[in-house]
Amino acid sequence: MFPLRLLRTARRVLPAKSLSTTGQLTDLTVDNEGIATLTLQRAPVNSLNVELLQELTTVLGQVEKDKAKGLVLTSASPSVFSAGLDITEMYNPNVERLTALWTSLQDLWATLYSAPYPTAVAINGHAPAGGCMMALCCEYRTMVSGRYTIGLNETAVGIPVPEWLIGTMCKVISQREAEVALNAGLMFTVEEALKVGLIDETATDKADAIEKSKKFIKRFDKISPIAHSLTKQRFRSDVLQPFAKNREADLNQFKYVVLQPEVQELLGQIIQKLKQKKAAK
Ligand SMILES: CCCCCCCC/C=C\CC(=O)SCCNC(=O)CCNC(=O)[C@H](O)C(C)(C)COP(=O)(O)OP(=O)(O)OC[C@H]1O[C@@H](n2cnc3c(N)ncnc32)[C@H](O)[C@@H]1OP(=O)(O)O
Repeated sequence: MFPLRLLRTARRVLPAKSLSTTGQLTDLTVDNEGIATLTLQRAPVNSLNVELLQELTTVLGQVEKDKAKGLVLTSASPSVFSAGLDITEMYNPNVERLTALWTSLQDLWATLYSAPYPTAVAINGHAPAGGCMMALCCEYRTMVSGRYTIGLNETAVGIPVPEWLIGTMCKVISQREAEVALNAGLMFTVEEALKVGLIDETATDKADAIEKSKKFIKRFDKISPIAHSLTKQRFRSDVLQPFAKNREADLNQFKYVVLQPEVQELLGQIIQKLKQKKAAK
């Protein structure tokens, strides 16, 4: 059985200041109703390097310890929620750093996916790959309308999608839609994401997305925390349990795949393309 950290007995409503912290790469505030807002702030695109992944997991632990009513995840960037894993961490990597990257991503996924408190995400921009992964971990997703995209495009960057991430996606959209999208690394527009159920609602702007997310969290005001957290655990345990058993194999596969010369070549091309795009702006 996956550890019973989803079991949650009481909510404490703390004054905003008592929980607020600003790390280097994230910002955590708690409003006067006890709802925590965690903002990614690693400019320019919140790409997930080892330090950001670890800071996020630490802050989520703090939110749990301090018994916040729930969590809203968002980003400080005006147009990107998160660009996913930091590609430069995977290109010509130091193997120890690559190991830290993957184990930190595993830790973040497991912590956010099994969070005992209600979770919502205000997606205020692009959310490819690891950005989409964080959104999928939450119980409610709203995305700001605009020319943004969201999806698991891992195959497009040369990396196969792990089973636990396929499982996470299949809990949100149909297996058929997930298979078609993940095999080809397809990204969804905001409208397409709404149509397939990848997001629950659209929002007019970030403030609207945060308001809608908080409204979702407040739905649990009259629900027992134990009833909520145990029911959530039961829905998610078929993805969490095999993951817990296969972490080591998952890490070894990731390292094996990323270190393949053709994957390294593809990652190098993507980095070049991103640089050229920037230069052309
Ligand atoms: C068993 C095997 C297991 C394998 C498991 C895999 C599953 C794991 C889960 C996740 C994997 C990943 O997350 S892979 C990462 C995939 N991410 C992407 O493909 C996104 C690439 N980026 C973009 O498409 C765009 O940047 C954007 C749409 C996110 C934003 O566009 P915008 O125009 O606003 O910004 P720029 O493109 O000009 O970028 C600005 C700046 O940021 C740098 N950048 C962008 N993305 C990344 C990234 N992912 N990592 C590192 N750096 C990134 C870009 O190069 C620019 O840098 P400079 O300012 O220095 O030029």
